[in-house]
Amino acid sequence: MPVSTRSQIIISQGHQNEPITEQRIRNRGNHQEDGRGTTTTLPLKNPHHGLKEKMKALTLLYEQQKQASLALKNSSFKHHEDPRFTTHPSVQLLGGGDSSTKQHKQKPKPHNVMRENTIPNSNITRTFVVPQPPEEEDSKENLVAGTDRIVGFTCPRKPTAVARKLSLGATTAPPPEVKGNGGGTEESEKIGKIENRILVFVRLRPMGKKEKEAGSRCCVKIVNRREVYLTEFASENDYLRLNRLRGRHFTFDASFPDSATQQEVYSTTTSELVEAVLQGRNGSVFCYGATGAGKTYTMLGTMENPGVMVLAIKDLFSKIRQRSFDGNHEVHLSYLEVYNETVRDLLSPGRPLVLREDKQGIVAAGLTQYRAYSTDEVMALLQQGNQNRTTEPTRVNETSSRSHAILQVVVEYRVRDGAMNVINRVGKLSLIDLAGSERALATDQRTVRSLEGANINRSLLALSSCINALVEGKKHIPYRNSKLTQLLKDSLGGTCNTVMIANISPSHLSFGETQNTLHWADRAKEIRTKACDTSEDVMAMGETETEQAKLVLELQKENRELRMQLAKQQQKLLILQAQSLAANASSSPTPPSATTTGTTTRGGTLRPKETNSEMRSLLVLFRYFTCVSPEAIDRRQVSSMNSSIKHKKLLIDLQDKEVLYDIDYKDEFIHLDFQSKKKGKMGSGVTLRKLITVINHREEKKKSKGEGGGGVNKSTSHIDLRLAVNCRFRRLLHFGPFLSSGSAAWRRMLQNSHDKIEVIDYQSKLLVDMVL
Ligand SMILES: Nc1ncnc2c1ncn2[C@@H]1O[C@H](COP(=O)(O)OP(=O)(O)OP(=O)(O)O)[C@@H](O)[C@H]1O
Repeated sequence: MPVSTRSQIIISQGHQNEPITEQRIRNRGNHQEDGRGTTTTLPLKNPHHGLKEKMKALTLLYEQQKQASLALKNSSFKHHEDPRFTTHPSVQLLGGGDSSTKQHKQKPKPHNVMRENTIPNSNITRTFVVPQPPEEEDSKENLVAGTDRIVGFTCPRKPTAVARKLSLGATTAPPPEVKGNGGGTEESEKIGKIENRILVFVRLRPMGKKEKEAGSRCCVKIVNRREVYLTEFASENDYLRLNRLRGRHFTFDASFPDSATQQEVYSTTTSELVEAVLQGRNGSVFCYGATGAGKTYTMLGTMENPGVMVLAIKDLFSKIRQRSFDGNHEVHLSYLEVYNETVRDLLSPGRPLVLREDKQGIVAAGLTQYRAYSTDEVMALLQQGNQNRTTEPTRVNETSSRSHAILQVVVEYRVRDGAMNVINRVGKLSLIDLAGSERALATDQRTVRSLEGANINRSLLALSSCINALVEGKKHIPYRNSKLTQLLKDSLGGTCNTVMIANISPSHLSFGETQNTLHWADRAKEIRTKACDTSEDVMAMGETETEQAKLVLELQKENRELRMQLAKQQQKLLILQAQSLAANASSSPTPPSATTTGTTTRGGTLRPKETNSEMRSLLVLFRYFTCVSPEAIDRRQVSSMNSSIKHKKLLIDLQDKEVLYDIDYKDEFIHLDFQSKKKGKMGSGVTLRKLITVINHREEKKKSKGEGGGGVNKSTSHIDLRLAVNCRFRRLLHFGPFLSSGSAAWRRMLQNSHDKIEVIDYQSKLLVDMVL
């Protein structure tokens, strides 16, 4: 039997532990009585006694040693300087690696230590601490409840882990101070400088409703800010299991109790990565754990309690806003899932994506990269992506994620330094919500769900293999075993600050999964990532290039100023335009047309050529003004533009009609001209006069019919040029070729008709007309 055999070996070989063992045996011998009242050292005298008896002996031993170790705990606190290593008796017993514990080594070993298989000169030494709850509260859990009894054999913490922590030296962040039980206000303290190893955090979720109904008991204790204690439950009668029961201690960078808030988790685990990303470093955060352990809650959260992804994005944008107003930061976003070993774009779902390796690492070819400008925009994209994500209810979790989701945020910062060099920094933050590992029987449905489960487990197994290979320092890391590990290559073994959040359930029904998660999290602590330097490109320039760059900068500055002026001018112009349109609408029913630009004025302020060139230049100026960026056009301008467009359409209609009239008149003119020539009356003047008579006649006819009509005076001397400009009759100017053929009378008529034409007013109307 293991207990007695061990004891015998120790005694017979006279090992250095002999006094302790002897003492323990003596204790047992002295204090244990068999049923017949005789004092006996049971294990020695009767090495082959029954299991039941053995258990009785163990229970008795447990009670005795509990008292002894409590006393030891109280006394040992006085000797330890560093509270980090005094939180659990197992640590004290092991020495914890600090100097104060050396003194303890010289002292007689405490009674509650029992060495197993302690063979002289052997390296294999398993030390068991007699069931000892980590704290007073734990002892409640370890009491008999119903028919179950917890036998919390506690494995000592791995000396390597402690040694590693102590040896991290200058690059190591000082471990957070242990205050109280399970954190609290100090949860938000920063972990300090990011190390070149994966930082591992554990988060315990609250007990679920279903678990409570199923009579679950809590098997996880967050001892302090770093330590987690896992206890196994078993029935008192389950001797075989009892024999192997083990409680375990784990130490992480931080451990969050079920009361930890999302903000606490974010600020402790991820906020520093966001800062690092802005400095051009890569960062990854991934949640690992069994199905229903709280990974998605931690990563995405709910509307009321947003998770790490949401808080990181908010923080990122607020940090960017604080840093620059010049738009030098560019944020690009992509969101993908790995479902049944296929990679899918969650922002624009379509065909599966192919993974390729290039300079930047593994990339999903064809993945949509969205340029994001604000938190709200990212939130909308995230929501859109999550709707596309595969989630299905399973027996364990009603909204179980059936895929691994990776949100990647790339922040690019480009700026010129004092020496005019272009500095380009690129940082990438990957936020990963892994699907949960699950037992084959943990899901309800078989078929599709079980296939999904198998694939999830396969990829998580591949992840474990990679973790193992990385920890063992193997040359070949089997990233290619799954799509997930390919995508996580950077995060695990690349130049990246990586954070792992291991999510665990408190229920003793999920003990196996929790133990598994804690085991892999513990392994992951050992993974060293490559030094993550800032990814910064500095493009230095020669002297001429510098001057050119200076010039470009000056020009850019000037351009900016001009654009500002332009926007102002454009506004003014549009106001003017609207005013003149209104004035035009009230003064004349038909707006002027550009076709009258050839009009000559006598004594006018502007000659035709001057008028034309000025108008052209005004037009050019206007066109220049209208070249402003679309952003600069405000609503008022847009509405003004719309009204202008309407006006323009009306004008076009009008012009169409006028053209038809022109054709009519032209036909008439040719007809009349032809007739007068036939009758021997030569000259266009005669024809024109006749034509005016015809037009007037028609207009009068229209008037009498009630169709309106401008009307033209019979006397050519009364032809009003303004009218000519503003009414259909101005079309007569089209007859220039005919008129030029010698109608002095016509020319005289135009000259005498109206000297004081309002050129300026007309010009502005014309300008508006042209611009529209
Ligand atoms: N810290 C927490 N506080 C409150 N509720 C939590 C917490 N963590 C998880 N939960 C709840 O537990 C349930 C399961 O969590 P969640 O869906 O995040 O698990 P999961 O690990 O993502 O599971 P799966 O791998 O199947 O997707 C959810 O109802 C969630 O709201």
